[in-house]
Amino acid sequence: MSERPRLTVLSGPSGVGKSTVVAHMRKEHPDVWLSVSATTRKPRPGEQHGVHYFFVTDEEMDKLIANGELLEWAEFAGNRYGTPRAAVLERLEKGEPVLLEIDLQGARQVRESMSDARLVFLAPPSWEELVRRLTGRGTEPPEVIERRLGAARTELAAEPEFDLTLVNTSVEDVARELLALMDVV
Ligand SMILES: Nc1ncnc2c1ncn2[C@@H]1O[C@H](COP(=O)(O)OP(=O)(O)OP(=O)(O)O)[C@@H](O)[C@H]1O
Ligand SMILES: Nc1nc2c(ncn2[C@@H]2O[C@H](COP(=O)(O)O)[C@@H](O)[C@H]2O)c(=O)[nH]1
Repeated sequence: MSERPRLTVLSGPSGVGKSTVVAHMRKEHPDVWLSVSATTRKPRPGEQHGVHYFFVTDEEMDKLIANGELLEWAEFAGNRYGTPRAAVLERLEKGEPVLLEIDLQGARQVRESMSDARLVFLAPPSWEELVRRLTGRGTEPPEVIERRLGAARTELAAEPEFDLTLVNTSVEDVARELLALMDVV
């Protein structure tokens, strides 16, 4: 059996609760390392550069891509997002588990480049509940919500590509299951 910890990828439609689950995991286990992505999206209220994302300009994102500094990247609902490669590889080299929270396109790229990565799909209890969560979060205007729900239909259809699915009915239950998968508990 390999000594190297596996990379865990958490994916699923916008609004399903990925960030909420990860925040709960890290509250219980602050040692869980989550990659901080680069994005061209503007910060939401309360989001901090270097904590929630590295907020970059289009030109900076072009350079990150051109210089091969991203493990994967994708355009999602009008913005670009990418995983800084060096930090992830450094953690894996040190034998520390790594968690990525990324969209379907990114998960597919990771599958290609890191065959031992474990891909976890976070599913909503129902379509209606997903719409309720995304709308209820109140962070996006209606036209952006529509774009994200359009992407969500594609993402939900891709569920069979993942190694396993967790349904986010209870944040606590999903967080516990992910921690166990990552051998943190
Ligand atoms: N199990 C749950 N039950 C009820 N509400 C939930 C649950 N999980 C998350 N939520 C709520 O759903 C909303 C969306 O959650 P969150 O922002 O974590 O989603 P996300 O998948 O990270 O979205 P995005 O991909 O757009 O970043 C939030 O308001 C959050 O409080
Ligand atoms: N392919 C990637 N997708 C990413 C990355 N970081 C975040 N994301 C995903 O983008 C959407 C939208 O995120 P939001 O913060 O604007 O709501 C969501 O599905 C994230 O998981 C990344 O580095 N690469």
